[in-house]
Amino acid sequence: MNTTERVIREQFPFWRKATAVAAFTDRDSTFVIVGCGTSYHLAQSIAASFNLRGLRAIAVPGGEWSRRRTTYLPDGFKTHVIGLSRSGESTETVQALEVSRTAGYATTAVTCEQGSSITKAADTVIFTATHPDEGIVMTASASLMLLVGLRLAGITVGEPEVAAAQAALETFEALLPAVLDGRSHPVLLGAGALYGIAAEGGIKLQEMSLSHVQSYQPMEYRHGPISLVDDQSFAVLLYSAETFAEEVRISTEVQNKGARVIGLGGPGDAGVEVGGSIEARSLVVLPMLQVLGERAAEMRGLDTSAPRYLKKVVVLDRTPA
Ligand SMILES: O=P(O)(O)OC[C@H]1O[C@](O)(CO)[C@@H](O)[C@@H]1O
Repeated sequence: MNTTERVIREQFPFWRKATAVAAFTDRDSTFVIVGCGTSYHLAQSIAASFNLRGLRAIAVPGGEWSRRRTTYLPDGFKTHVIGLSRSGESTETVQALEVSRTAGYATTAVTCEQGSSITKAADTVIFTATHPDEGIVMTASASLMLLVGLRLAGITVGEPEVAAAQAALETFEALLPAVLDGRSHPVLLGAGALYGIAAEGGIKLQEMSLSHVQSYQPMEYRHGPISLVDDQSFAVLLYSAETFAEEVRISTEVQNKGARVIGLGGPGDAGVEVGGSIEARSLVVLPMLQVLGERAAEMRGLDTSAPRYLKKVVVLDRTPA
């Protein structure tokens, strides 16, 4: 087992120790949640959870908010910007908090690096300790920042969710070889708060296994992207509670076109029961998608501890051109 996989497996004790934060209650503010790459995908899922809990929120990539924020939200609204960054150093996320502060907005940083640049641009810092051996591919830290984000939304995450994630991971791993079976085209489908997680599963597969991946909301997938499905495809369907029956039909539809389906929280060629609360499902399913990246990389003979063209911290040259 390489270090990437070991960190994925050893993340659960860190969940147990994750920072206890009070939920936001300010219903007058618009929360803008920013991040880059993985951290942006977490922001998408967290923003959805905020909205479900009655807190108005949008997710914006750090590079977009820092450069054209009024394209996403006009000036004049009470705004609170939350930056997610494992390293606290991704240039665009740091810039996003800096421009927010200049605009007079409240700023909060969620990070795994104390004293990092993002913390200097934030009024409030939420630090959560991660696995010390985590490498370039972000796994344990992603789960931990998501966990903190769910708590900020007011969602309880505790031992039932830790146990559920561990149990689901075990089942998933046992079922995976038969479904994967040399297939090279991953499709990740998730609705609502699970869309950001489907996108995060997608980026994991890209970084780790250099696969061309499709990540969509299940209904949206039927409007064009489904054209690519064939007998090389495997779809990971993150079932949601409110549109379950529709998603079962989509599962059958892609199976009929040659894909194998792994259903997380519902049926498929392999179905995995997902325990814990419905509101915390985004977190419970995440380790499975991380392990999926590892297995897909193995299938292609790739070493996930040295992913192509990636660095742990992606920074921009900030000297004026
Ligand atoms: O959370 P951070 O430290 O800002 O980093 C985000 C980075 O992590 C990655 O997910 C790499 O693992 C990239 O997508 C992105 O550059």
